[in-house]
Amino acid sequence: MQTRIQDVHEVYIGIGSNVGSRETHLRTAVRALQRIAVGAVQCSGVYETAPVGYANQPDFLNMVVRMQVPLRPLALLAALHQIEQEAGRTREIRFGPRTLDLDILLFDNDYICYRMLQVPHPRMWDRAFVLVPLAELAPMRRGRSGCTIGDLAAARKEMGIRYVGRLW
Ligand SMILES: Nc1ncnc2c1ncn2[C@@H]1O[C@H](COP(=O)(O)OP(=O)(O)OP(=O)(O)O)[C@@H](O)[C@H]1O
Ligand SMILES: Nc1nc2c(c(=O)[nH]1)N=C(CO)CN2
Repeated sequence: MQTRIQDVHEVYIGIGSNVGSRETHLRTAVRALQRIAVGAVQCSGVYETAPVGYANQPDFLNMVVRMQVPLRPLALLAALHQIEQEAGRTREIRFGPRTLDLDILLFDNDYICYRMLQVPHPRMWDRAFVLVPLAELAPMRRGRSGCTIGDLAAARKEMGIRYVGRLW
C-alpha cells in the first residue's frame, strides 16, 4: 500500500544511553528508527553529557535524529517503547540510568497533550543534552518563548556537554 504525503510526519527524536555499551545502543537505536522511517534518518553528532536530574549515575551519550514517519503520535510512542525494550530498558529510578531512552521532541509543528505523551517534550527547553544536538538539525525552529533552538543551545553549550563525533 502506498503512503500518502499527508500521512507522513516530520519528527525529531532525542536518544540517550548511559548503561552498557553506550555507542552500541545509539547505533542499534538509529538502525531500528531507520526501519520505521520513510526515507533517510538524519543524525546530529554525538555528545557526552553529565547526568541531569539524578546525579549519581554515569555520563550519557546523547544525540538527536530527524526522520519522516507514517505513524500517528501514540503509534510512534509505542514503536519507541518497543525499541527501548529490545535494548533491555528497565524503569526503576525517574531520570535514572538507562540502556536506551527515546523521547519524541517535536512532531510536525503540533502541540500534543495526552496523558501519556506531551510534545514538544516539556523538559527539552532547559536541557543542553537535547538543545545542542537538536540545534545542529533545526537551528531556526522556535520554542514557545519565541527564541530559536540555535539561540537556546548557544546559551547552554558550556553546560556539561562535550562533542565526541559522529556515528554516521
Ligand atoms: N514527548 C515524549 N516522549 C517520550 N515519552 C513521553 C513524552 N511525553 C510523555 N512521555 C511519557 O513519559 C513516560 C516516561 O518516560 P521515561 O521513563 O523515558 O521518562 P524519563 O526519560 O525518565 O524522563 P523524561 O521524560 O524527562 O526524559 C513514557 O512512558 C511516556 O508515556
Ligand atoms: N545528560 C543526560 N541526563 C539525563 C538524560 C540524558 O539523556 N542525558 N535523560 C534523563 C531522563 O530523562 C535524565 N537525565
